[in-house]
Amino acid sequence: MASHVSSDKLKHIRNFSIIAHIDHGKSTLSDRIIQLCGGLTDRELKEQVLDSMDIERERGITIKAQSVTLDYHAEDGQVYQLNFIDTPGHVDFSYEVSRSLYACEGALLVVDAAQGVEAQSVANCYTAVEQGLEVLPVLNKMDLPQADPDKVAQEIEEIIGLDATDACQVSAKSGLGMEALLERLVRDIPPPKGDPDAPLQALIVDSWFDNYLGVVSLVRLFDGTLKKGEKIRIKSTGRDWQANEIGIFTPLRKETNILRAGEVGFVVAGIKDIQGAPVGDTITHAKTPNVERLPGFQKVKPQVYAGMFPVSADDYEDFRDALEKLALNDASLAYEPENSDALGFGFRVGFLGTLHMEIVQERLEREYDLDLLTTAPTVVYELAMDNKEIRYVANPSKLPDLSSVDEMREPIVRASILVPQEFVGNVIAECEQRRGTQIDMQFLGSQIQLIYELPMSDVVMDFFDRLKSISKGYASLDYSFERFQAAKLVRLDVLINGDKVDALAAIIHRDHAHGRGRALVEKMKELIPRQMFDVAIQAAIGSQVVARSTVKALRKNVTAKCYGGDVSRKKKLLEKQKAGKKRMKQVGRVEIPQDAFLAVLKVND
Ligand SMILES: Nc1nc2c(ncn2[C@@H]2O[C@H](COP(=O)(O)OP(=O)(O)OP(=O)(O)O)[C@@H](O)[C@H]2O)c(=O)[nH]1
Repeated sequence: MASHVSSDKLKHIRNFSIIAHIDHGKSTLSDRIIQLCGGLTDRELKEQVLDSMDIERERGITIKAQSVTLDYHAEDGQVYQLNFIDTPGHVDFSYEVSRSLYACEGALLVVDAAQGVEAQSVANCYTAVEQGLEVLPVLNKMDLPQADPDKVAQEIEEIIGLDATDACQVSAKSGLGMEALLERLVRDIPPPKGDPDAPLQALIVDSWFDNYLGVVSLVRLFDGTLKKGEKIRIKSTGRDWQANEIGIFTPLRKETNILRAGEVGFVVAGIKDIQGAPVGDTITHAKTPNVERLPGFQKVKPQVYAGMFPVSADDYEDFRDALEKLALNDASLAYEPENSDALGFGFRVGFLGTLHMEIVQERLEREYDLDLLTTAPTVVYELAMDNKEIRYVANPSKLPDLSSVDEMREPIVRASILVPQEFVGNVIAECEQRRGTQIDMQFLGSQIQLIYELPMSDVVMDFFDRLKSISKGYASLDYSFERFQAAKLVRLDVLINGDKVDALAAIIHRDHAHGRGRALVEKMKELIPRQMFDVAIQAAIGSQVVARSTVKALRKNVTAKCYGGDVSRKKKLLEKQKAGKKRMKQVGRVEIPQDAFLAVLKVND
């Protein structure tokens, strides 16, 4: 049995993660490994198991770290316990990667042999190497005719610095090369070290809330042995709990009642709130309170904030309850009440990035049946006040009177972009247009690595989508916060029929204010549906109006222009109108749709 490993069998444990860029085949490869180790029947394999949340499956991205314990019967006749810890692939969730890696001795670097190396995996690979992991390069999708293993192996060597001369060549889809890969894995990834008789020292790799069990924590034991019924202590809170359930994921949850040094598994201890078992924390026994804390993970800070408001004010309470429940499972989600003149009561919610924001909004709407309106996301600005106080503002409408502000500073990121040579001109132009400063440029095989410092506000919004579109999908991006830097920033207000709408305000660079103001009112003119009266849209900086346009009044019958003939078209139009209604908010006399609140994201000057 995988779980009944005695101390001398540490050498038969392999803890590993997979590092891969989105779409390079991590989920397919993990399913294939699970299948080869007998963890799944063919029928179960049809459903990709590791991406367990619906939204993950639909969007085809991995969000929550999960783990699976497998038995591998190797060619040497031995049975190895493979603990595979899944990691998310999107840049918004890179912090989850480092904590998963910390629990492992090795990682497979999966690269699509038809695509080549992408920036995100480079960064994650460096993290793995820094943490002392053995990284095995794996070239996937070898069944594709356009697979070019030699070129990609050379890229891995040049860009990442890993020897890839005899990298495993596999097809996760067809199963080609998979046995050889597993053999390499047990041969090259070292077994964990640890003493099952030493005091318990376990790392919380992940915690999530389960409606029936309460908090479930995924743990990696570095030392000691943990048995069912024992009293455990969470180091950061100093609180003691009884370990009621202990076991592994096969991938299904399976109780084993014991975990030993070197192993990975779960603990349920009646904890009701994920703050009670924070990720990165250390668990020990209540009787050994002096065990040292393992180096924890940084607390993740939200990078972007947006206001979220229920379309119907009656839903406020439900919305608050839903946020509370979501936050139980998502320690990176921060929120506080917000009151907008235009939109009423809602919350200002902090996210890791805009993808995280979309996912949260989607879950709130789908799982909690809420209709929500989201304002344009904004980064956090630092204000040095006249009285030497430092303030942080994540809501344009809360910007204090600028006469009391000594200096406004915006967050700057260091971005690493990998792009094939033919698109490098486009990418440089895009970075320059976004006030980027080039730090470095290097030729690495057939790709070029550009390092830029860029305003975070420009990167978190639509930069990634733009990069993809100007490089035919080839450019890849990784970024991290560098510092706050003084910038000439102003607040751009939007007035609808003369009234300032707080939820539409944005903080932008002064040099861009006029152009962006003009583009914004034009975009909003397209997005605000015609009403029974003229709607004037103005953009202003302070008392100065910088742009204006008007949505002309409408005649009454929206189907009139269908000439009576085409019934299905008429129906469609009415349905569209009905669907559009759902996400509208009455601001004064004017109905403003969700899209118009996000218009500022869609304009460049
Ligand atoms: N031809 C071919 N296609 C593959 C192979 N492995 C994966 N794919 C396909 O590549 C696409 C992406 O694969 P996934 O396994 O979902 O990728 P992923 O890296 O897990 O993506 P995230 O979950 O977003 O991180 C899917 O359409 C797979 O069917 C392979 O070996 N050969």
